[in-house]
Amino acid sequence: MTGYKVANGNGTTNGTNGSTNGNKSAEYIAQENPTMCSRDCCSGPGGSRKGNTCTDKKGAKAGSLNTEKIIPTPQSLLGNGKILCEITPEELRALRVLNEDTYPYEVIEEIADFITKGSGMRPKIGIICGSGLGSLADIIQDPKIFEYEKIPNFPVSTVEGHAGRLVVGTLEGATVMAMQGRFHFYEGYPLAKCSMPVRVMKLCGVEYLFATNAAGGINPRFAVGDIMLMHDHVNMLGFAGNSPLQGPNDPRFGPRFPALVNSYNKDLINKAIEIGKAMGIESNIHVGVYSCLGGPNYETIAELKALRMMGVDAVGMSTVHEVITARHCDMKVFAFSLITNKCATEYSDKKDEEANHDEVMAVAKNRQKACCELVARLIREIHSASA
Ligand SMILES: O=P(O)(O)O[C@H]1O[C@H](CO)[C@@H](O)[C@H]1O
Ligand code: HPA
Repeated sequence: MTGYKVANGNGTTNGTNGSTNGNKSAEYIAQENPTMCSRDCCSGPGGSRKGNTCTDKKGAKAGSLNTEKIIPTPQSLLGNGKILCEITPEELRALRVLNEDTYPYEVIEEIADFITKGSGMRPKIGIICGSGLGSLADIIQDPKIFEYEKIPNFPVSTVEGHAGRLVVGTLEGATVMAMQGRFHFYEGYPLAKCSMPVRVMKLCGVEYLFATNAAGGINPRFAVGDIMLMHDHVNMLGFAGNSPLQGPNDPRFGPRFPALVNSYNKDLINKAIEIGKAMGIESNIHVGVYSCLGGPNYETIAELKALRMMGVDAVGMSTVHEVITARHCDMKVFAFSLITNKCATEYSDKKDEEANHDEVMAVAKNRQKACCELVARLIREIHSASA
């Protein structure tokens, strides 16, 4: 059988069957066919590789390409069976952006232009809907809806309860844009990609980020259905050396070393507490600390105990990297967790103490009315204060 090399972003892997596929592997090199085109001669992002010239490309185009020697990887195909040396420059650029961990300013700007021109609006408030909280976007009036799939260079939602639409319109008089579906690290997206839409929001004109999530309550005082207003976070992925701001810093977004104390706007937290009182749900509103783990598995008892010892009140798999990105570009942040389950912090055989996504979704559905009212009233206050 013919030998092959599959580039994996960290070097190459030899083999005779299967494929070793890394994040950036859109390239493959036939060892025994020097005329086969590799991506480098087609301006791929993998860096220079010896021996690949455009003569290779001509050879490939001329029909000397031996497709049996190609190991197709998800990245090597564009869904239509094309190989890289046949794709157009536009397709190649889109593919490169999708494979990149970071998005250049110009690409974010293009996405923002697509949304502001397509909607004819410059939103001031951005909302990220948590799991099962997509109804926060359903209350937007005169909505212009952008399916993620149709937004150039945008990732797609893969999680149940995250519809995958960007909704632009008005809410309580304010122009808003809402992500009905967020991106999570466990979906396979790097953190910078998970929070890239926050930068899109910024370039659309957004000044306030409202980030919502479904979370497990670790604080024993929290009940299912309660709302925890986030006043701080513990960035567990950051402890492990991962950040949405990793890589070269573009000062047009913000500084290399942003401070994160006071990330959660105190005025907005206080207003939300007042609104909670006015809604008669003050006993269901708490202020606390959220932590994001990588997921997709829920936590072990030992992990939950450790988080509690660290002062964490609620745990999820999102939001923190969005908040970091928002603060980096100087947005005001308001965030809350809907407590969809109580986390067990003692060992037990009871099955009903295990978290599960169906329960998360069901609780979010039950509490969506209160969450929508809280968000709408807070937006009304922000809007009337700025009018
Ligand atoms: O944080 P959101 O997107 O609300 O979703 C939460 O719910 C899912 C687990 O049930 C995880 O994705 C967790 O992060
Ligand atoms: N842990 C992590 N993420 C979650 C949970 C949980 O208990 N509930 C909802 N999202």
